[in-house]
Amino acid sequence: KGLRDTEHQRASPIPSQFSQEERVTMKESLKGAIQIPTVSFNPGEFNTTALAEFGEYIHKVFPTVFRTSFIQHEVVGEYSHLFTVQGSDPSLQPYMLLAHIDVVPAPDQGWEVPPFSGLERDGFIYGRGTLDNKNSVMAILQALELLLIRNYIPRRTFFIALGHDEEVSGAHGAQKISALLQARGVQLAFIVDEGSFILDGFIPSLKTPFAMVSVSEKGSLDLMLEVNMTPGHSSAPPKETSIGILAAAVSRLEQTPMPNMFGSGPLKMTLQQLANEFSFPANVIFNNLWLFWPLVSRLMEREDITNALVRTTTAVTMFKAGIKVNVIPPVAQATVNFRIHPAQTVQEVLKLAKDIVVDDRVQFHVLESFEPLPVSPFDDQALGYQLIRQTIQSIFPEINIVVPGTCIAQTDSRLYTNLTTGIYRFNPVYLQPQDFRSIHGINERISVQAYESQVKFIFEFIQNADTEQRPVSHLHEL
Ligand SMILES: CC/C=C\C/C=C\C/C=C\C/C=C\C/C=C\C/C=C\CCC(=O)O
Ligand SMILES: N[C@@H](Cc1ccccc1)C(=O)O
Ligand SMILES: [Zn+2]
Ligand SMILES: [Zn+2]
Repeated sequence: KGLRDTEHQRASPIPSQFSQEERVTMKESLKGAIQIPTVSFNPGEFNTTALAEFGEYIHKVFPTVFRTSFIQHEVVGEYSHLFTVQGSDPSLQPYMLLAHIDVVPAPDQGWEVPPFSGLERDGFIYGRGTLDNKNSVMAILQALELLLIRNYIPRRTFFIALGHDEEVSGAHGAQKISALLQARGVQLAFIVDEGSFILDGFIPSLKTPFAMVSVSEKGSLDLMLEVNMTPGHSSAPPKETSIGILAAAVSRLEQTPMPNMFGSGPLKMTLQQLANEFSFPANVIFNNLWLFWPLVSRLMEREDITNALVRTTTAVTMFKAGIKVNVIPPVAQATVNFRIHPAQTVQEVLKLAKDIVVDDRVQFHVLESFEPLPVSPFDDQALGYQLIRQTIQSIFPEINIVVPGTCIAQTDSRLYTNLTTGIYRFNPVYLQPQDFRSIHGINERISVQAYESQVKFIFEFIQNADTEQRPVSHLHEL
């Protein structure tokens, strides 16, 4: 379904036009945010000094947000922030915008500029968090600040939740905010979080960028494998050591991918909605998946990112064993991080893993697990999805295709299923494969222009959420 034949662009009551001075201020504010190293190291291990400083920083750069009478600000779990923007029309169901303040660590090596410098080079702001996810934290508050300065009074109540421990589970931030809102009896029309982008160049035969709004999210299983053996002198070793047994088990897991689930879950929908964007013969192939699915599913497996969309992935991420060169190792441990396809469950993946290892000497310990997320509605009546579509059409008129997708990573939004069934993961930012690799990698950056567009997007989105919603009519193409 293309956008071009749907409703006409509707101008926001307050145009998203910013003065030269405002544009300079907003990019400088983002740079300042990047300079505060709000790193999450491990569960329960954060840079608390930086997190506290970040709280003061947002007060400083968004003064209007904090002094507006109809906005309530609360600190939750010590460092997370919840804003309640009270709308004038209580009959409209509220929604929520999400983002996270914390970032993953960033050692200096490999960066063109230091990761916490926030330096601008050739029109790009560099640094950890410029795409994941201080861009959203700052753009949401910035858009609100600019609306307030223009005396905008929202009709629909909305919440802004800024978690401080997303990168290490969200237990202290998002989870507490979620519980707090539930205790207050809040039910949300929808949530918008990070987790997908305007994708550019991810599918080789597709030249036009398209917006993917993730309507589901993979689950996860952190599995620790352990082998215990009696220690002894290395001069008379047993035939197999704990290390050897564990290494073989881990290798079997790596060599035996989880089943290809192409055809189950939201991916088929994604491809069907994209089909007409391809030229011949790809368009015919994607329009006839019933016939070509074996071909397409094999093609998807070839690249790591598309492979992640068709199956539960298996990543061996930690390995620990051995105590001395001449001691037979008593214990060997490895951790495997599975990212679970939406059409599977934690129990199914655990069973599959055991069936692959088939070695009684290997013990399995489930460290952490989370089921994949249900698919949020994306039909014509789905308010959140349609508002995102509508705002994309206005801010990025060159994008004429918006498709529902699956987020291959995990987001804070997964902790809010108690408040809504409409969870949409979308950042209004162009992303190319090299940018994707910069997330949690090196030289993470955002262009000044892309950041401005993100602010504009939210500035219009808030207003669009306040306008009367007409049902969207579709003229089917071809
Ligand atoms: C043909 C199928 C359609 C599309 C395929 C292409 C690519 C799609 C998949 C993923 C790439 C895009 C975005 C990414 C995922 C994760 C990043 C965002 C948030 C992560 C959460 C975090 O670590 O804080
Ligand atoms: N969002 C991050 C961190 C995370 C991992 C696992 C659970 C929760 C959060 C990821 O998907 O890798
Ligand atoms: Zn991240
Ligand atoms: Zn993130």
